[in-house]
Amino acid sequence: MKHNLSDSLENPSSLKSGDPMQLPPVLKGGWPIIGHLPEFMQDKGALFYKGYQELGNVFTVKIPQPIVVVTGSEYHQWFYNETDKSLNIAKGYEILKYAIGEIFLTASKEQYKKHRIFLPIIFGRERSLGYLNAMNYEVDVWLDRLGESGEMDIMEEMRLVTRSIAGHAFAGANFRDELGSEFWEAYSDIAKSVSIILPPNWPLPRYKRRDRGRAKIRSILGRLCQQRRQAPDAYDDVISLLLNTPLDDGTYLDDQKAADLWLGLIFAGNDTTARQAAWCVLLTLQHPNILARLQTEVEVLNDSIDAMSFRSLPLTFQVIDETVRLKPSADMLLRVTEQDVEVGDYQIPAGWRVVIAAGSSHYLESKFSNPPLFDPDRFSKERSEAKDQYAIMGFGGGGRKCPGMNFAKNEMAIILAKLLRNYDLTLLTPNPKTITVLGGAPRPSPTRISYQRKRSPVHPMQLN
Ligand code: HEM
Repeated sequence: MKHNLSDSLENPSSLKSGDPMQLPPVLKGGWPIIGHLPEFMQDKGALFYKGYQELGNVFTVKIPQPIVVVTGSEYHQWFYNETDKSLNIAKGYEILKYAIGEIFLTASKEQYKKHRIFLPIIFGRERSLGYLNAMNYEVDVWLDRLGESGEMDIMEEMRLVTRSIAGHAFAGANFRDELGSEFWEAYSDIAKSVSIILPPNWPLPRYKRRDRGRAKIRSILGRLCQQRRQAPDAYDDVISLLLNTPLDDGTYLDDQKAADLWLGLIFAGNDTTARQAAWCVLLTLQHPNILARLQTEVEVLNDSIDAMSFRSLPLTFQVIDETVRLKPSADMLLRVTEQDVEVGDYQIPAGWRVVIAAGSSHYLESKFSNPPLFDPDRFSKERSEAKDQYAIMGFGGGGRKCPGMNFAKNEMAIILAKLLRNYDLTLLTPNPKTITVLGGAPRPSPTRISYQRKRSPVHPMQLN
C-alpha cells in the first residue's frame, strides 16, 4: 500500500485518530544483527527501490541502525521544509565533522547562520562570471596536456580537471604554486576516509591519515591566510573574501575557521562534480545517437564558452540533468529526527535517521517514463518530466539546496562541450560497472577511453 503524505497533512482524519501511530514498516529480508547492511553496501539504490515497491513511500531499513526512507516529491518537500526544524541536518552528516570540521552541512544552527552569509557572495553573478574564465582556462590546459591522441581513465581525468578548476576559481590563478601537490595528497586522505558504515573515531589507519591530512591542510591554508592578511590588495579570491567579510555581529573569521570553510567548499564540490562529470562523458559515449546530436550542438561554439553560449547548449544541460537523475553523486540525503515526527501514517521516533534517496525517488514510474532509460530528452521543454522541481533530489532543495549547483553544471557543460568539440572519443571499456565503496555514492569502475584530436590544438586563453 502506498501512503499519501498530502492526504494526512490536509486531512488529519486520515491519520486514524485515536490509534497509536505505527513505526514505519521494516523491509523484510534483513540478516540477524547486521540487518540490510550487506545489500546497502553493495547497492543501496536497489535496496531502496525494493523497499518502495514492497512497502510504499515510507519504510525502514536496518544498517543495522534503523534508517527511514521517504520517497517521492511530496515527501522530498516535507523533508526540505522540516530541515532545521524537526529534522537535524548536522546530526545527519556527523561523520563528515571528523573530516572537515563544523561548517555548512555539519555546523550547528547558530554556526550555520554565520556561514550562510558568504554563500550569496561566493556564488553571486559577478564572481560566477569569473569562475567561467577559470573553467575555460583549466579545461584548455587539460586538453592541451592530453595532446594529439592517447588513452585516459575518465574518473582520474575528471578528478584532475575538477581540482584545477576548483583551485583556480577559489584560490586564484596562482593556485598551483600556492597549494602545491601536497595539498591534494592531504585532501585525498581526507576524502577517502569518509564512510557511512565505520565509526569515524575508531583508531583505524584511514582515520590517522585523515587527521594528518587535516593538520597539513590547515597549515597550508594558514600560510595562505597570512599572505592575504599581509597584502590584502594583492588578492581577490574566496580565501580573502572569507577573511575580509564582516559577520552579522561585526566580527571576522579567524584564519582557522576561514581555512575550514574554504576546505568545506572544495570538499562539497570536488569529488561530487568529478564523479558526475565522469558519468556524463561515459553515458554520452554509450549512447551514439545522443553523442552525434551533442557533437552537432557543440560545433557552433567559440573556443571560450561564456554565459551567452550556454543558451546554444540545451542538449548538453539535458544530458547533465539526466546524469544527475540516473547516477547522482549525492544519492542519499541524511537527517536525524529532533523529536518524534509524524509522516504519512507513521511516527518516527526521536533520534532516528531519515533519508531521501535517488534509488527509489528517481525511478518512480509516476514521474519518469521508462525510468531506467538514459533519455536526456525527458528534460526538454516539450516534455513535462522536468516540471516538478521536487522530483529530483541530486542537488537537494529548500533552504539547504546546493549553492554550487550552477557552478557544477556550468563546469560539466564546459568539460563535455570542449572535449567533444576537440576530440573523437571511443569507449574502450564498453560496460563499466557502478561501484560503491563502504556505502558511498556510485562511481564508475575504471573506464578507459581513447581519444584522437580532430581540430588544431586549443591553447589556454590569456587571463585578463
Ligand atoms: C555535481 C556536483 C554537486 C552535487 C551533486 C552536490 C550536491 C549537493 C547536495 C545534495 C546538497 C544538499 C545536501 C542536503 O540537503 O543534505 C549540497 C549542499 C552543498 N553544496 Fe553541493 N553539490 C555539488 C557541487 C557543489 C559545488 C561545486 C560546491 C561549491 C563549490 C558545492 C557546495 C555545497 C555547499 C556549501 C552545500 C551546503 C549548503 C547549505 O548547507 O546551505 N556543491 N550539495
